[in-house]
Amino acid sequence: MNRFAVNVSTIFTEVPFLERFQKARECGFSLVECQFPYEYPIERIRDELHQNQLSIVLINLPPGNWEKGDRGIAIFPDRTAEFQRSVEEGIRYATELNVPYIHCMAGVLPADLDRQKAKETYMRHLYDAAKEMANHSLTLLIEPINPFDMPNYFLANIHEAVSMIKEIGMANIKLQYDFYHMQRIQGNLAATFETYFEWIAHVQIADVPGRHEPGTGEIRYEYIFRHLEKCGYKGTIGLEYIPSGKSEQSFYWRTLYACH
Ligand SMILES: O=C(O)[C@@H](O)C(=O)CO
Ligand SMILES: [Mg+2]
Repeated sequence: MNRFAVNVSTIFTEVPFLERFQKARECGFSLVECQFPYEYPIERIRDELHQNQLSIVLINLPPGNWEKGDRGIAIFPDRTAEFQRSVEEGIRYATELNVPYIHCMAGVLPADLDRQKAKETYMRHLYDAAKEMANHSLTLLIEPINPFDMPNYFLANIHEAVSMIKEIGMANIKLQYDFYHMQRIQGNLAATFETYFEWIAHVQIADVPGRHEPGTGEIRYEYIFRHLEKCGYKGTIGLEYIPSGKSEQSFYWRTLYACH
């Protein structure tokens, strides 16, 4: 079974966004994921999905003002109304496009915001968002992101992520386990995946360094793919990488590792 989902925000960037769906199909994929679809009308994306017989498995919530440095707004006590609007917008796109997973970015912790206060706000916002999403059978994901690419990003520790999920106690909050970030944060990839397996709903991959396709760096993906099988992982695997060359030519690792 083909469980790989092309991230159309990082792959096929040679062509305009709406043309990337056709490229995914031409390269043999039936699943895609996307970071931020919000600049594009739902109808246009739905047409592309339909015409190319694709399903979209994941989107992110609107992250605030990316150009001004926002990387999510869930930790900010004074941005609750804006966060609620982002949840509504995320749910609108997800329900209209049949997307099961929504990733909620936490935000970058500013020097003048107390970490404990940010954590309480984040957990309250996650609870509210998950409650709303449960009404639409949606799952909310949180993902540790490495501090080299995103300095001071609030969530950079998987143990803390899992303990927050447990404490919030909503069954539809899960982990997005991004092997690229996890390698840069701490390594110990296979054991950590196994330890937190029951909390993981979605996986993403890229190699280190460079965040390119598997086989270009230090992560032994042949082993990782076998490990996912061994653990009984049945979810999808998002290809959230930046191709080292042309996108179409970046899928050779599938033949190499015999994973289709
Ligand atoms: O790993 C990442 O960076 C993402 O999954 C994401 O969606 C935020 O950029
Ligand atoms: Mg990721």
